[in-house]
Amino acid sequence: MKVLKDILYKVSLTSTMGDMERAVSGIVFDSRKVEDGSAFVAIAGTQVDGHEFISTAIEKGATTIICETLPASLVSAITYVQVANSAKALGIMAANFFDNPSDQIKVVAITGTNGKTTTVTLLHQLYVAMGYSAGLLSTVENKINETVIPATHTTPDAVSVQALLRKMVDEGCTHCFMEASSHAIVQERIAGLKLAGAVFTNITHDHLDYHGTFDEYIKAKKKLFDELPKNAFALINGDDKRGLVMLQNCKATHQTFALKSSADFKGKIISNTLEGLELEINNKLIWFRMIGAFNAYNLLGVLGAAVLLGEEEDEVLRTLSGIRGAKGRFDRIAIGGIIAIVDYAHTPDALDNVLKTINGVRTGNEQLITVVGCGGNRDKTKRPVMAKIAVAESTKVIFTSDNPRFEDPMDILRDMQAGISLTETRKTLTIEDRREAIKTAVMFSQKGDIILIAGKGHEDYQEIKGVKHHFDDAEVVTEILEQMTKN
Ligand SMILES: CC(=O)N[C@H]1[C@@H](OP(=O)(O)OP(=O)(O)OC[C@H]2O[C@@H](n3ccc(=O)[nH]c3=O)[C@H](O)[C@@H]2O)O[C@H](CO)[C@@H](O)[C@@H]1O[C@H](C)C(=O)N[C@@H](C)C(=O)N[C@H](CCC(=O)O)C(=O)O
Ligand SMILES: Nc1ncnc2c1ncn2[C@@H]1O[C@H](COP(=O)(O)OP(=O)(O)OP(=O)(O)O)[C@@H](O)[C@H]1O
Ligand SMILES: N[C@H](CCC[C@H](N)C(=O)O)C(=O)O
Ligand SMILES: [Mg+2]
Repeated sequence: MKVLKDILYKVSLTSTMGDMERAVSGIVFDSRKVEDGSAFVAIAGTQVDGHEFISTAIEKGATTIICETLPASLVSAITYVQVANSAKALGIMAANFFDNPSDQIKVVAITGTNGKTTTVTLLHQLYVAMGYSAGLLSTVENKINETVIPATHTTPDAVSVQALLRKMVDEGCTHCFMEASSHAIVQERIAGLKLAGAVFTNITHDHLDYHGTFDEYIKAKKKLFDELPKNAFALINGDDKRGLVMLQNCKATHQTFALKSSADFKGKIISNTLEGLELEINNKLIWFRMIGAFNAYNLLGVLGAAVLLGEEEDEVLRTLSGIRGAKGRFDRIAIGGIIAIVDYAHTPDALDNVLKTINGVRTGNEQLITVVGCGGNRDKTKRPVMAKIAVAESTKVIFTSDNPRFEDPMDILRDMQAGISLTETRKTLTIEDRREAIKTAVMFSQKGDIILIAGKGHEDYQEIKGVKHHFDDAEVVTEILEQMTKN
């Protein structure tokens, strides 16, 4: 068991009271998970303030309390540690508790509005294919080599991040590729982590409900780069005008990738079809199985990260050429001459990119029918924008439900409809039931047509009022296409 004062190494302390040599059985930030001998870290959250649960935590067996504000009455047998920032303290404590695994494994964090899962998944697949033992922390799944550990968040909480890294090190992993969501950066879920490098993919409209303004959202991403150590690399998308902002106060080695501007890792799209991408990189022509111009950026980010980690460019390109990427990202299902594409586009930029990619490869008068919704209890301002993009780029659009969470799906759909004009509504239908919406899209389509089902990608559930009901876009559209094209 670890001793409290060792776990607090490098935590900035305001005051302490009680036994600092106390053994700690575990670090817990949720009073409901406290066990005998736990150190309970009280964090002010978005819903409640963890400080309100200090007495409950003590009743459940916590012997150490880490907090920003000391409770009015103190229990004599308990050790109290006052800190300026308990979320940050949690990260550093978790790292110490698990013996600082990031000192023993090269961790690369990817941030950006879109492309994080794609980039980390490609990196993980690349490293495993090149013979390394590697870990992955992503929206879709966490992995230690090929063993899957289900993911609940894009970036796990601070204790889980360190516990997972410990497991990776113990199982011999030399590298870990992880997503750093803006929520996680602000909430200090990655405090205490030593990074070998960080990658910035892009920044566009999302999560304004949480960050308040676009500036605050940019600052959240920038914090990752501000805190990088000197010996790490900072690799940014040079074509994104916020890329250079990320590097403003960054001590790490600055590196760029780009398609349009000059860059350390520069690529050029030679061909872009529904079969894949051909890119020119350093006078070499390479074919990739990834679809869409936006994936050229993801591939360049992957190449850059791997080279900066010490890999040989030619081997990286050769291996990357055969790799498929993450589930639910431009998944193509062709049955009976109809092509369905399941994609996780849930932001305006992602939807625009995916639709433009499809339109770029349409050859004749085939229809493009889009089925799309927006998530509940998330950024409301992206709803009308996504609706407008869908209508502008498709022959027909069916608005439907995504994960309504605790909102009324019809309210979300009304927010979407507000984004389109009366004449544009002629191109649209609103069908709340997602299965019915997909079925209707299939009924409308003829041989050669393309159906885009956007927003949920790999998700195999629909979250309604706190309950996750099984729902898998790819499964549903396959079943309906098979049924309909049989008749
Ligand atoms: C809005 C948000 O990010 N919330 C995250 C946050 O919770 P919170 O601040 O709301 O916590 P809270 O409920 O107010 O509670 C405050 C504190 O009191 C504690 N508590 C609470 C109740 C109790 O009885 N006892 C107790 O001790 C809680 O454990 C917590 O420490 O911290 C929790 C622990 O790390 C996260 O699980 C939780 O994620 C929620 C479930 C969530 O939906 N988050 C999404 C928005 C998210 O994080 N998404 C990003 C990806 C976004 C993207 O890029 O697309 C992700 O990384 O997954
Ligand atoms: N580099 C990119 N630029 C713009 N759009 C992209 C890019 N890469 C992927 N996309 C689009 O965004 C969607 C989400 O991609 P991905 O899952 O890789 O992003 P993410 O950043 O992990 O998202 P999340 O924040 O939800 O975890 C994809 O399904 C695709 O439509
Ligand atoms: N990581 C994103 C995922 C959104 C996926 C979409 N299907 C939705 O439910 O809004 C979020 O939590 O905002
Ligand atoms: Mg992701």
